[in-house]
Amino acid sequence: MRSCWTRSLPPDQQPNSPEPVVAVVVAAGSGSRLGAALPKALVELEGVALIRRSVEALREAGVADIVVTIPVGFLPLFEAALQGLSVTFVPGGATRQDSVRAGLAALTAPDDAVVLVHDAARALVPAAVVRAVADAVLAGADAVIPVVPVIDSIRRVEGEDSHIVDRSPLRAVQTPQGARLATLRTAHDRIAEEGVQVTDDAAVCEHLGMHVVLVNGHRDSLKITEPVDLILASALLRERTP
Ligand SMILES: Nc1ccn([C@@H]2O[C@H](COP(=O)(O)OP(=O)(O)OP(=O)(O)O)[C@@H](O)[C@H]2O)c(=O)n1
Ligand SMILES: C[C@](O)(CO)[C@H](O)COP(=O)(O)O
Repeated sequence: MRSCWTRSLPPDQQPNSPEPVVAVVVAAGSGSRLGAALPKALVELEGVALIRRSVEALREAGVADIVVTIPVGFLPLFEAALQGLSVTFVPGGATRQDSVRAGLAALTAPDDAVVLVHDAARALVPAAVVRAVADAVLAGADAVIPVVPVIDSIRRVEGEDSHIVDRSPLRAVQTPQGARLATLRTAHDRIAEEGVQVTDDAAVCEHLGMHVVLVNGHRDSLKITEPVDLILASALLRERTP
């Protein structure tokens, strides 16, 4: 059974677009690689929790309803971190994929609403990237993801041996990832029934035969994963502040 805690959206936060864009922000991970005392989404970046920065970035881009998946036992801390922002909290699952599915189930938008799935850990996503993903779905794409070129040399390790991989066609995948709500719900339900685990929502859609459309991501939208990422993100934020 899933529990759900809802607060309604105040009039000043209603979307302007006739086509609603809604979102799931997945924030139920522990952040084991970051190694903080709190779940990663509650960790502060320059005094503001990652989850708050992520929700504010989506709001700035015009996203209406937002469901946030959170780890069990941390509701009061998430409520405090998102004070003044209207979101719906739902308990996350054991994996990111499970958390996305729980979040999608809690959305009350129409089937054809554009839905964006965003990692709380990508707290500095520019509003332009969010809008580019939503616009591509509105323009008719089944599934949309933001990507950036791979800049490191890449090697494939095979036993004791390793081989260089041509990086020129490779892209690193970011969030938010977009689709129509009913499409993404169906895709997640199907892949869960089949017991297949993948690492992102594009792969979930692709598993059902959908074409994935790429838009330009942004380096600022790095996934805060290890302690060094917090240092980098702090520096990026200080650059943004006039
Ligand atoms: N069971 C899970 C696992 C992850 N996430 C969310 O999915 C996003 C991407 O996951 P990642 O950055 O890998 O977070 P963690 O799983 O928390 O990190 P780690 O693997 O270091 O524990 C994060 O915003 C995280 O909170 C989630 O909602 N539910
Ligand atoms: C969705 C994602 O952020 C795209 O890069 C990534 O796949 C999440 O993977 P993780 O293993 O949960 O970090």
